[in-house]
Amino acid sequence: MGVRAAGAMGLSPDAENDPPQKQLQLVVEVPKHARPGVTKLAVDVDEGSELHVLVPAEAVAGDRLRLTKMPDGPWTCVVLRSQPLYDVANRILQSPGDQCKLQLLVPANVKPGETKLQVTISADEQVQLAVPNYASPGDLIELHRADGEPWLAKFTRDRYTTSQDPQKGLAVMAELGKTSSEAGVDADALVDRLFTVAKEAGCFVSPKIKRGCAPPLNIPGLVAVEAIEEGEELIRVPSRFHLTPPTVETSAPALAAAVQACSMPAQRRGEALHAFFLARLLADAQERVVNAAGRSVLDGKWSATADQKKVWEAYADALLAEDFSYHPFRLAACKPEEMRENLSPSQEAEYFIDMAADLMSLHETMQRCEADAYAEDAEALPPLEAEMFLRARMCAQTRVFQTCVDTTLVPVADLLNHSPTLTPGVLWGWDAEAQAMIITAVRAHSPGEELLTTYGARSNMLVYRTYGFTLHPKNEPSFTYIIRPHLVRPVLKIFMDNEEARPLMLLETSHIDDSLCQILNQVTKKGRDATEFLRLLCARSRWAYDQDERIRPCLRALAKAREEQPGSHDWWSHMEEEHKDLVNQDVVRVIMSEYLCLTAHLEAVDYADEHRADSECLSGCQAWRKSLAKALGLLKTAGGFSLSTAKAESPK
Ligand SMILES: C[S@@+](CC[C@H](N)C(=O)[O-])C[C@H]1O[C@@H](n2cnc3c(N)ncnc32)[C@H](O)[C@@H]1O
Repeated sequence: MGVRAAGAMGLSPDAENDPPQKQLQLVVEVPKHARPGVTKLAVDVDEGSELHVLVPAEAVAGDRLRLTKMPDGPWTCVVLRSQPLYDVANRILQSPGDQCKLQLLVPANVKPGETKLQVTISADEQVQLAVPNYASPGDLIELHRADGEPWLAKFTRDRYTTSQDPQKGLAVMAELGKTSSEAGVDADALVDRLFTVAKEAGCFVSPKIKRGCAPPLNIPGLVAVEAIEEGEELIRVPSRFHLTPPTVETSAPALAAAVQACSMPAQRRGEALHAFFLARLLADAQERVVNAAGRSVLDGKWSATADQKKVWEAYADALLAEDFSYHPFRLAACKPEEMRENLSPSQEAEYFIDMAADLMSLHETMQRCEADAYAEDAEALPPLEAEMFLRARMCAQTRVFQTCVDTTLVPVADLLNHSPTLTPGVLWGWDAEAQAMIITAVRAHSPGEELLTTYGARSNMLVYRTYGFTLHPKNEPSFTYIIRPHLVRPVLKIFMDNEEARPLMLLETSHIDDSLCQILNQVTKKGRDATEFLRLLCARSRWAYDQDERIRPCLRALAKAREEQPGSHDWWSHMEEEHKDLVNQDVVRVIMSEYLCLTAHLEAVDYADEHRADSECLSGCQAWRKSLAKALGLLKTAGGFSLSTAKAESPK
């Protein structure tokens, strides 16, 4: 079907001035919806006569076609480009043995609907391709030709499907904490009791602290009730009261043996055993606190010293109050679609939904392990509700420390909140000699002030994943993005072998993660350009964010901040008045953390290629950028790098 383009057509100045008998020349613009290689334009060339011009395959909307006719000669057509050609000669993968099939990727910096690619097939053959407006960076392009025919291009949009929602988890997750809240459990009183019991058992809890809320967080934590001096010890909890996978093994050896025999990765076994142990303590706590029943698993199938039993039980009682209503695992399980919509274009919702489903299946596995462990016992334990297991696992996720054991729950010490400014007033430390966890004030505190510690310098994306809160973006120490292989499938297909295992790649602006180091080395070993690979991964991943309506105000604000100061990422104070609320939303902070991580990586590869000055890159991650540039340089010159060889020299 032809498109009448008379409105866009005109006689060129040359044509107007030339004598009519000589050369006839017209210039016509390729209309917006024309399909290059398919659409025919009907062009009025003279009164009543029409020329039908096939829009050349290499043209794109906005290009102009110069149509020329010499007297007695045919019409010829030349494409006048509105965008320069983008040479993609070095990105071709020729299918072995097939001279008529080529594969390449839409490059990182193209403008779909505008950019044209020039593909060098051989020394004397080049093909030009227009990037259609539905394409995105990293899409696969297949070039194909039959004998003697011109090359045909196919742009493939890679689609993926999301995983099944955890239907079984929904109701249980929604019920978390319901029984204890309906029973009016008084969390403050239970924490006071935990302090008393812990002190009687040999822990130290300073009389200058109590559970309470204070600005700016205004959520339950630990506050000073009297003036505290710098250097004062506030809490000391000996390791015998810590709940770790090894303490659980000692306390519940039959269960630990059953878990050991179960086909689970080693890391998961410890995690599952730990959560199941706490879950049983929580189930007993619920009976005690809500139903005033005296049941205790520690008096029956499991064992503990009298002091341990008192502390662990008081600890479980105090943990009953939390309902995790804020936590993304629970939000994802209860309303997966809403979670997806809220977090889009981030893929984090899929992670949370998977985690919720995973918790449900881990609970089933653990039930089977427990049945195996105590199959010979005459007195069976009542089945452990999924609710208790989920609560226990989430307590572990949000409260564990790393002492000499990775996953350590420390009663009392885990009541400290994370400093929203990353300037802790108290710090915890593992005293290996005393085998105790010690919390000390690192500055003086006035009465009423909250004692805040640090959970580590992590990006909003990672803090949200683990704890379910975010920091104000001005206090975010670094940015994170996780590349999911299914979203960058064509890039992996071109740069790596198909059969290869496809791990997740963690991008971090505080350091180069081992997952990225490994994959960049693999790509280089295959003789491919690791810098271009990383550029394509990031451009493809960032594409969806650039197209997203909801975060557009944040991206506008970011652009404004960078106009004023190229290294700035201060999007939060450049927001238009009507969109200011976006800055306070956890999900927006997570999305922006990912966006900035991808931007920092795209800038770092340009910096490595000397296409961008350091002063034009995001500031605040300069040392990492230098390391990454060094790593990419080593891949080119030495064929590989390790995390230690990539360390940038510190500035003199
Ligand atoms: C180890 S607990 C801290 C004590 C807890 N607030 C309580 O009442 O028992 C960790 C949880 O506290 C909350 N939290 C800690 N620091 C926070 C912060 N800076 N902003 C918001 N929530 C925070 C989060 O819900 C997190 O999952």
